[in-house]
Amino acid sequence: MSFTVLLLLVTYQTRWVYPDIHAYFSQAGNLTGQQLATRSRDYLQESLEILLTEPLDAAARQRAHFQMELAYSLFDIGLYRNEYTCTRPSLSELDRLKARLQAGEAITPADLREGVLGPVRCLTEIEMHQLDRRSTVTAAFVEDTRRHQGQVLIGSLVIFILGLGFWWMHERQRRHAERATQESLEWMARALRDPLTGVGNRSALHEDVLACQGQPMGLILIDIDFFKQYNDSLGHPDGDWLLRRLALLIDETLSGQARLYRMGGDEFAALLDCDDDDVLVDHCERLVRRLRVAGFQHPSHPGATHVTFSVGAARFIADRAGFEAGYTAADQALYRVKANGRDGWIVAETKRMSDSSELDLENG
Ligand SMILES: Nc1nc2c(ncn2[C@@H]2O[C@H](COP(=O)(O)OP(=O)(O)OP(=O)(O)O)[C@@H](O)[C@H]2O)c(=O)[nH]1
Repeated sequence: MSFTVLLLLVTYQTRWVYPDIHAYFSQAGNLTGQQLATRSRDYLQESLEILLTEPLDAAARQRAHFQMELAYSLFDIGLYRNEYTCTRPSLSELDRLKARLQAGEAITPADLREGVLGPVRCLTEIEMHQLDRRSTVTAAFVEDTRRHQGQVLIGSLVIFILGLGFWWMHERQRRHAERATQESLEWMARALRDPLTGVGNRSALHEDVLACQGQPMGLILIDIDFFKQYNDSLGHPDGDWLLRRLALLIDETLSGQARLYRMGGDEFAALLDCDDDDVLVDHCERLVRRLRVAGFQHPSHPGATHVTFSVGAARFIADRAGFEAGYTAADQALYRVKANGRDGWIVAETKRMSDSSELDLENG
């Protein structure tokens, strides 16, 4: 839009202003203005000087006649004849005086008055009028130029304001879009987080698995034992606190090698790149042991004084079917740990397992 206005302004300037400038300068440099009259008058004055100051011999007559011829030829133009009524009689007077000079007749003061001063007066009138006309053209030109300058200034101002307006609208739009993008990103991030513990939720787990398409992965499911009893004896706020502490403990134990999710209730899941069962075994073992070392008190645990985990794990290939199979295998492993008395782990594929009694023994 700004460019269109600018283009119109330039077109206006070249189409309408340029001819004005052209007209002015062509008028100023026009020989048919006042300049021919001035020169003609000069020649007439020179001839008058010859006639008045020199003895009027044949040579002086000849020179005076020559000056008059020159004056005549510059005086005798259409513009002067058509526009100034004094031109034709003056030319006739000049003609008459030239003839008398050529014929060698005596030149009287009356002849000079009629034949030279009359035309000089006429030429002066023409000069004055032409100069006036030139002043008028100049004044009009100056006025036009001032008007055009004003228009250009206003046009530039309009373009500037329009540009400013467009920039402001564009900036507002950009900020709006940026804010909307930011909000939707935040919303998406929130939709993938568990608000209580801050770790990912079940949807995040699904997304992360699909993002690793075709890779060998490991899934560890971790379920708190007798959490209902924990809540019942200490209250839900303490239960929430325990969930947050356990999320931290699991994360620290896996030391950045796995991503952690809360599947809901008291169950967590850890996802890691893994093509070796031994890695899973190592992680499961460390999780159960670390929780024992932490020794969170569980006043209503039927088999221990502290909080315990049941852990099931399996390896799978990261695609939709592979994940379903891996999840089912890990869940079944977890169920078996529960059935075996809890506080232990099983890695599904290898069927390796540590039952609670063995771990208890290891811990003394
Ligand atoms: N404090 C708290 N409790 C929760 C939350 N979500 C689920 N629970 C409780 O977790 C408990 C899970 O109970 P169960 O599924 O029976 O599991 P459990 O008591 O650990 O029993 P086992 O898994 O068989 O050892 C229920 O009492 C739920 O109310 C939560 O966000 N905060």
